[in-house]
Amino acid sequence: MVSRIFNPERWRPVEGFAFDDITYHRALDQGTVRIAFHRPEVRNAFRPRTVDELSTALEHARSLTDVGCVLLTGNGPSPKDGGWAFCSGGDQRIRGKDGYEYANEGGQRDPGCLGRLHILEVQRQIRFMPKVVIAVVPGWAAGGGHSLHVVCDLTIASKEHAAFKQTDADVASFDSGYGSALLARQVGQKRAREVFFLGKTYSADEAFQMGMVNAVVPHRELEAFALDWAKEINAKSPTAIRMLKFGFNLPDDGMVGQQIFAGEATRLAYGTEEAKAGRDAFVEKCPSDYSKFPWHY
Ligand SMILES: CC(C)(COP(=O)(O)OP(=O)(O)OC[C@H]1O[C@@H](n2cnc3c(N)ncnc32)[C@H](O)[C@@H]1OP(=O)(O)O)[C@@H](O)C(=O)NCCC(=O)NCCSC(=O)CCC(=O)c1ccccc1C(=O)O
Repeated sequence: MVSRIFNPERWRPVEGFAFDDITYHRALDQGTVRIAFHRPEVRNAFRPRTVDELSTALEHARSLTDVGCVLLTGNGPSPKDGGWAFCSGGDQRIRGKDGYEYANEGGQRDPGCLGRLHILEVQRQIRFMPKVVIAVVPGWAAGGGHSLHVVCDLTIASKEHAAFKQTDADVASFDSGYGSALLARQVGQKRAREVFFLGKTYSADEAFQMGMVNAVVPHRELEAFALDWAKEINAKSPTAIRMLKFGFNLPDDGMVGQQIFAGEATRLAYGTEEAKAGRDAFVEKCPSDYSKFPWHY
């Protein structure tokens, strides 16, 4: 079983991958993929291998030109106690002095190589992905798992089981990047500081009221609802969605945000006659002549 609320009639596995810690599916009727944490017995905590697999699947999804939406979720329930989770962050059992260790995976550790914190690279993959990433939260979003939902474009939460808790300060970790600063953009400075400084648990309804969840849905309908939203998004203009996402990101991403937005603008400009004239003049070794192109206003 993938997950109790996963409908196998709507998905097929994406071929070519042998993942242990995640599952990766493609919807049968639309351009949407589903990537799910698959460690329900530890509330879908991630270890380095989990992050490697997540990163591989996200890169693959990024390069699928007929896919507009990525659903990021957690499989469940736990076979041990029936609990549900989106993700509970880094696996604390294998945290070392300088990051998360590739424990029990064989081989020698390169002494020059630090432990891994590459979930932050995954955050950037989600942030810079030119498509919409939806966090589909069937249970706990805690610690680094909370940060992942924050960095996703949208969050849909199970009414009965979703719970949001930022435990970073309890375990002496701190996401002082997107996990906190972007959260403050979403819910306001005072609420974001409360989330991190007190580490309280918030229900799906409370998270919705705060502005960090877009929709609260009955648990058994969660994935179907997410697919409905994805289908609506997939019917829109891919260019418009891409430019909107990068435009939303821009003010908070500094010069990298500007670079990404401007890069896409450059790509669009390359399609104009004006750009073609400039390129052709160089290739044909003649002076460029832009006289027929207006100074638009
Ligand atoms: C999520 C809980 C609140 C759920 O509580 P509950 O339902 O009562 O379940 P439990 O009985 O506690 O858990 C069941 C079972 O799962 C194990 N488990 C749960 N979470 C983890 C985990 N993170 N690591 C390892 N194991 C976990 C738990 O031990 C139980 O196992 P048994 O063998 O059955 O006893 C609650 O579980 C909880 O609070 N979990 C810990 C949440 C947490 O503190 N996560 C780590 C936060 S720090 C982090 O994620 C750093 C990584 C990171 O992303 C990062 C790195 C660098 C900069 C920034 C960041 C960033 O935060 O983004």
